[in-house]
Amino acid sequence: MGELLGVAVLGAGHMGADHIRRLDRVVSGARVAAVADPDAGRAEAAVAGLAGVTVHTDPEAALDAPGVDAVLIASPGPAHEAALLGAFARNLPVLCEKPMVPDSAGALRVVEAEARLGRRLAQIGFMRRYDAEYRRLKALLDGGTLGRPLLLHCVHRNVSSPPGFTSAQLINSSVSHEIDAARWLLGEELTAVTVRRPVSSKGAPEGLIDPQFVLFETERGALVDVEVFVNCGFGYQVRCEAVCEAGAARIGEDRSMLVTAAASARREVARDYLVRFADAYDREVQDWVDATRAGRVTGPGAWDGYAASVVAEAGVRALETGDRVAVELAPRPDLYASVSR
Ligand SMILES: NC(=O)C1=CN([C@@H]2O[C@H](COP(=O)(O)OP(=O)(O)OC[C@H]3O[C@@H](n4cnc5c(N)ncnc54)[C@H](O)[C@@H]3O)[C@@H](O)[C@H]2O)C=CC1
Ligand SMILES: O=C1[C@@H](O)[C@H](O)[C@@H](O)[C@H](O)[C@H]1O
Repeated sequence: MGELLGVAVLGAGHMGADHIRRLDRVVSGARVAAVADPDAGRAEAAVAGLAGVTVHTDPEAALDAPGVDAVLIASPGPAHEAALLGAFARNLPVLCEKPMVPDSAGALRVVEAEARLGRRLAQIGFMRRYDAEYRRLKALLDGGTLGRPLLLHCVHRNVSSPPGFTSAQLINSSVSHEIDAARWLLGEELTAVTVRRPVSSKGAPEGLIDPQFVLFETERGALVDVEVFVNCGFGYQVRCEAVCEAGAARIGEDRSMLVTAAASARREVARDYLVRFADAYDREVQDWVDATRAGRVTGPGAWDGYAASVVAEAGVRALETGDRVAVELAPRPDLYASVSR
């Protein structure tokens, strides 16, 4: 490794371009060494003005490029398995955007490959663990003053969904964040899932089941409900209320500015995740760079990514069948804690 951690970024779309900007201008200790995107024009545009970056259309070529010490995967979910296995084969530490691998069989292959290496290389991009409000809630719950958590009520609203977004993606892309946040906040696995379909919004694309109401059960018998509504049209809203035996705590409502004018007050609402979670992404990538330079992996890992994929897959089955679907996890390799903290 040179003075700076050289990062290959795979995928130069919304998240990839934002992470390239972050690596270049926000975090310390790293530089973009290579970028890969099958759309060469997009890759070129994302690194315009940056010195010492090689541009590729083949992700494998980016992994082999000069000066690459680590990988940030921001390609679409179905491309993640090949990218993770390619990084493992080269012993490169990775930060991989969620979902780690959308299908659970592929996610398990990643866990098994890392377990064979005998050391953790992958961190998964569940950035809510780095959000200041989520961290305060986690510290409060861990502190125990509110007693045992009984319920989590969650809201996840997007203004609109990207073109081609499917009813399954409401669960395996959007709710994947609540799946990880619930496991992390409660420190236990989710064991079963039921999905109900309210009447779909007229604002949703034809055929998309939006909103959805998802109910998870946990090992210790808590319940986690999630309203997911990805074409709400009015703002990006992520909320979570923990109801415990001796009190309740809610996050997600005080991030915005209150503007008072003309004898009325209005609160501004973020338009998307890049605004709402900007600080969390910054902290996530800085922590990853610092840990990687120190030869460690500290954030959510491959087991967390795998568990989220299994739960999401059960959720998609629950959506399709209307049944309550149990979550079946494979035996956990010794390399991993049950839920990484
Ligand atoms: N943590 C978060 O809050 C968010 C995470 N994401 C995740 O980030 C990833 C990327 O999402 P977006 O940037 O929104 O998608 P996007 O569609 O804007 O960009 C994906 C880019 O990857 C490129 N690509 C396709 N196959 C590739 C391959 N094999 N290797 C390298 N590049 C490839 C595409 O040409 C495109 O430029 C997804 O896993 C998504 O779930 C997305 C939005 C927010
Ligand atoms: O990860 C994300 C997107 O992929 C997903 O589509 C959105 O619903 C989430 O809010 C965002 O954080």
